[in-house]
Amino acid sequence: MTTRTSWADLAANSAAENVGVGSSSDSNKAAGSASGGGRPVYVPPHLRNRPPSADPPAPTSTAPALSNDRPGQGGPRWAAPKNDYNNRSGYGGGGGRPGGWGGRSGGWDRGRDREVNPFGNDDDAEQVFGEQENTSINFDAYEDIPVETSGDNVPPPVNTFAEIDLGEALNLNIRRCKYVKPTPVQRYTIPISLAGRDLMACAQTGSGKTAAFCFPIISGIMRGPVPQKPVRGARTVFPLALILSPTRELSMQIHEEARKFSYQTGVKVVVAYGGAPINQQLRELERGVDILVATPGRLVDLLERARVSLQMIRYLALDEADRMLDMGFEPQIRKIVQQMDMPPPGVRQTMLFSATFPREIQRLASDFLANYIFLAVGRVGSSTDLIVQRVEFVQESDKRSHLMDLLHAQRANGAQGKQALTLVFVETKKGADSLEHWLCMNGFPATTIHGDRSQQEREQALRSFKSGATPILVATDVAARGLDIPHVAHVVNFDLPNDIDDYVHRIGRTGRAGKTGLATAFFNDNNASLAKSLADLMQEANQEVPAWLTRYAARSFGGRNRRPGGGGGRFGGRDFRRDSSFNRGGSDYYGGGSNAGGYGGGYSANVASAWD
Ligand SMILES: Nc1ncnc2c1ncn2[C@@H]1O[C@H](COP(=O)(O)OP(=O)(O)OP(=O)(O)O)[C@@H](O)[C@H]1O
Repeated sequence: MTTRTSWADLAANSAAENVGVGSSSDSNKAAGSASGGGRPVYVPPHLRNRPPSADPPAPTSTAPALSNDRPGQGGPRWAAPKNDYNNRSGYGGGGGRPGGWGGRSGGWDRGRDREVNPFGNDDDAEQVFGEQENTSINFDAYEDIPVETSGDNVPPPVNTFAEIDLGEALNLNIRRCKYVKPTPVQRYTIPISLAGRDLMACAQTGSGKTAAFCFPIISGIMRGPVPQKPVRGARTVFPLALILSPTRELSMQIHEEARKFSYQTGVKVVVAYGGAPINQQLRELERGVDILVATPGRLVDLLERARVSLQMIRYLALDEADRMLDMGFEPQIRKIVQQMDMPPPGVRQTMLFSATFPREIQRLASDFLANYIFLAVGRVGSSTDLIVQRVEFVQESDKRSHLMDLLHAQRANGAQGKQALTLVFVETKKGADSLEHWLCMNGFPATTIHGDRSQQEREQALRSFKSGATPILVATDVAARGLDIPHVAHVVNFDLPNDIDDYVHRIGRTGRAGKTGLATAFFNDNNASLAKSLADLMQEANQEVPAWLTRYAARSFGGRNRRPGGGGGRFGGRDFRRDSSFNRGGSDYYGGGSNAGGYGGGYSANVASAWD
C-alpha cells in the first residue's frame, strides 16, 4: 500500500528524531552530576536561603545586576496600593524593599525544609552553562510563524531573555533549563505580563506557554514586597499566584516546571489535585506557598475547608483556558474566580493560555480580564509543518487490524526494531481498556490512561510510557491537553474526537518544541461532521488532504465544528473583539460592560512574523 510505505518512512524519521527516551531529564541529570552525591545535606539555619555553591552568595542574588524597575515596566498593579482593597489585604506595606529585587532571594526560608534541587543534584550551575543550548530544539521551525496582537498599547516583543529583567536567580534557572532564547509566544507574552497587563494568549501546542506564564509570575513575586499575612484562621494559607489547569497530570507537570524555574528564588510552588491524599497536600501547603498550581475540584475543596484563601492573589493563570471555561468546568471556575475572596480583575493580573480559543469561550473569558491584550501565535502545524497529518478511511470493524499494521511497520522501521512512543486516542474508557488488552495480547506492550483508573494507576501508566517500558499509551481525552512527553513520535486518532479543537490538542502531543511528529487519524462515516473542519485545518497546515475527505467536506455543513471566528485563518483563535457585532456596541456580550473599558477607542491589531 503506497500510503503505508510513505507513512513508514515518516514514522521512521519521526522516530529517529525522537530516539533516546527520557533523554531530556537524563541530560539534566548528567549536567548536574558533577556536584555529586544525592544525600541530603544539613544546612544550618544561618546558611539557609543561600545559593548552594561553596562560594559566598553572589551579590546579584540580593541586589539587582540588571535593575529594570522602570516605571510602567514591571510595575504590577498591586505594587502600589491604589484602593482600599490593597490596603485591606495588607501586602502593600509589607517588609520588602520598594523597587529592586529586595523581595526575596535564595532558597526558601520556611523553617526546617531545605529546597530540593529539581534539576537532580545539579548544584553547580557553571557545569550547566558549559552545556550550552538545548540542541534538540529546532528554533528555525518557528522562523516564519505568524503573530497577531490586539488591544491597547501592546508592549513590544523581545528577542532574547537578556533583554528582560527577570531577576538573576530566575535567569540562572532558565540557563539550567538550557533555554537559550525565548520561543515566539514567550517573546511576546513576557513583556506584556511584566508590564502588568492582562492577556489572552492563543499559541500552538508545544510552543512553550508554560514558561510564558511562569516566568513573569515568579519574577513578579521575587520583585514584589514580602506580603503580610492577613489575620485569619491560623491554618489558612494565602498564595500570591494561582495557576489552574484541567487535569491532574497537567497540574503535576506545571508544578514540576515551575519548581525548576523558581529554584533558589525564594518562591515556593505547591500543587493540589484530586485523587491524591489531601492531608499530604495540606501539610505541604502549611509549609508555605507562593504559587499554587491546582485542579479546580481540589481547590474548591481547600477553599471550602478554609485552608486556602485567595485574598492575596496577584496573579491568576488559566492554562488550557478554553477547556476550563467550557460547560464542564465553568461553574467551578466562576466560583473560584468570582465568588470567593479573590481580588477582582484590574487588581489581580490575569493570563489565559491555550492553543485554541473559540469565540464564545473568549466572550466568557473576557469577564475575568481587564483591558487585556489578545495574542495569537501560529496554529498547530501551521507553516512549520512540524506535524505531518494523515487521514485514512478505516471502517470501525477494521480499525484494530489497521492499527496493528501501522505498529508493525513502525516497529520494523524503528531504531533497532524498537517501538517509537505512540499515543493512541480512543473515545471511551471502556474502549481504552479493551484496546490496551488486545494490544498486549498481540505482542505490543501497552498501557492506558483514563478517568476510571486510580490516580496511582494513571501516574504509573505515564511513567511507564515515558520510559518506553510500554511504548504504546491508549488514552481518552484526559491526555489530550498540555502533557509534554518527550519523544512521542506518533499520535493515532483511533477514534476521532467530535470537536476539531480536541483534535488540535491531541495531535499536539507530538511535534513539540520545534521537533517533527506524525499524526494519523482513522476516519469513517461516523466522523462526517468533522470532515469540513478537518479538511480546512489540514489545508491551512499545508497537509495533503485526500480527495475523498474533500468530497465529505463539501457534503457536510459541519455544524458545531465550523466554529465561527475560532479558526481565524492561520491562528488557533482570533480576537473576538474584532467582530463587527462587538464593535457595534457589544452589549450582548457584556451584561454590565464593566470589563469593556479600555479597548473601545484605542483598540488596535497588529500582525507580524515572530522574529521581526
Ligand atoms: N525557550 C525555550 N527554549 C527551549 N525549549 C523550550 C523553551 N520554552 C519551552 N521549551 C520546551 O518546550 C516544550 C513545550 O513547552 P510547553 O509544554 O510549555 O508547551 P505548551 O505551549 O504549553 O504546549 P501545550 O499547548 O501542548 O500545552 C517543553 O519541553 C519545554 O521545556
